[in-house]
Amino acid sequence: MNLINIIKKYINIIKPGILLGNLISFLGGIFFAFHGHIFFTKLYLSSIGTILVIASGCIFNNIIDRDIDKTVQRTKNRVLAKKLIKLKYVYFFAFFCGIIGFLILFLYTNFLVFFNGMCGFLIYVIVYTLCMKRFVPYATLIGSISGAMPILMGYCTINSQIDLICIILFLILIFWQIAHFYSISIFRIKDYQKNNIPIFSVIRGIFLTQILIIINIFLFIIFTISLYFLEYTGIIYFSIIIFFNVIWLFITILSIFHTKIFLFSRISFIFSIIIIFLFNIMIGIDYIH
Ligand code: HEM
Ligand SMILES: CC(C)=CCC/C(C)=C/CC/C(C)=C/COP(=O)(O)OP(=O)(O)O
Repeated sequence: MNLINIIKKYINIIKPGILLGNLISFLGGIFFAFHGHIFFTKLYLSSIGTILVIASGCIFNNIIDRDIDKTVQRTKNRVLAKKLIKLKYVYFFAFFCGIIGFLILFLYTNFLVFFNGMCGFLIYVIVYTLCMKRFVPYATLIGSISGAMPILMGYCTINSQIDLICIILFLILIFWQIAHFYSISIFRIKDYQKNNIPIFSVIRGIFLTQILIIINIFLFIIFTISLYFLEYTGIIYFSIIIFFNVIWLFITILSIFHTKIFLFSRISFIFSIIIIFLFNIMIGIDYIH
């Protein structure tokens, strides 16, 4: 029982929801680039390396943010905010995951996968969490660069080159994350206001944030369907993606005219998660080569 509790705490500090989302992006990138054969060991080792590197980034993020986390309603019960594990063990866990993860990527994948992983890690931990999150209103835009790396790591595991598809995938993930986080920033606005965290909705207001979400969903739609028109994906991908995208856009536009702004932004957030999972699954299934 005690051991299970300890394991639960360690799982909690690697941010399992965000880690799973990023892993699915990584796998989407792999299967999208897949040309009919892949060595199982390559798939297995690159996945393990990527999981460890992201887990390490999330643990460092938890360590750095533990002071603000304890003052924010949404995060006040986090393991490190409540000091439920000794910090020296957490540091050890973070360094262990990071060193082993990067070593695996370096030895068993290619330079681009390792390089993208390094960029994702440094941007998330140093640039976003340490230097920007609590001081700069546009920190999310920089944080999004790290969230766009796992799909590129997956793609580059198979195709070790930066090409047009990489740029499209990168932009898709950027637009998605901005819409994803700005929806959260509306229904959690009081939390951010109370803690003086300078995010867009707090500084520029809810209406402008809603407009920005709509613009980003619109750009997300353009770039996701471009994969179909450029003949990288098939009609099943196109039908599913366009169907869910239009609902997502419709709900978000509706939120401008409705009084239940918080409810609508929460629904928009839930949709963002459903859509990114569907997108990553569909590019992995219905690709054309
Ligand atoms: C590809 C990158 C991302 C993925 C895959 C992702 C995925 C997820 C998932 C699955 C959840 C729900 C589970 C959970 O709370 O852990 C979530 C929640 C959340 N995400 Fe993201 N996310 C990404 C990027 C971002 C970015 C860039 C930000 C902000 C800068 C962000 C902020 C949040 C917040 C604050 C929550 C908690 C929402 C709440 O209040 O309940 N995420 N994300
Ligand atoms: C290769 C590599 C390491 C990639 C990083 C992938 C990753 C973890 C992306 C998430 C990006 C992000 C800014 C999330 C918000 O975190 P937050 O810490 O602001 O969320 P919180 O407020 O819930 O703590």
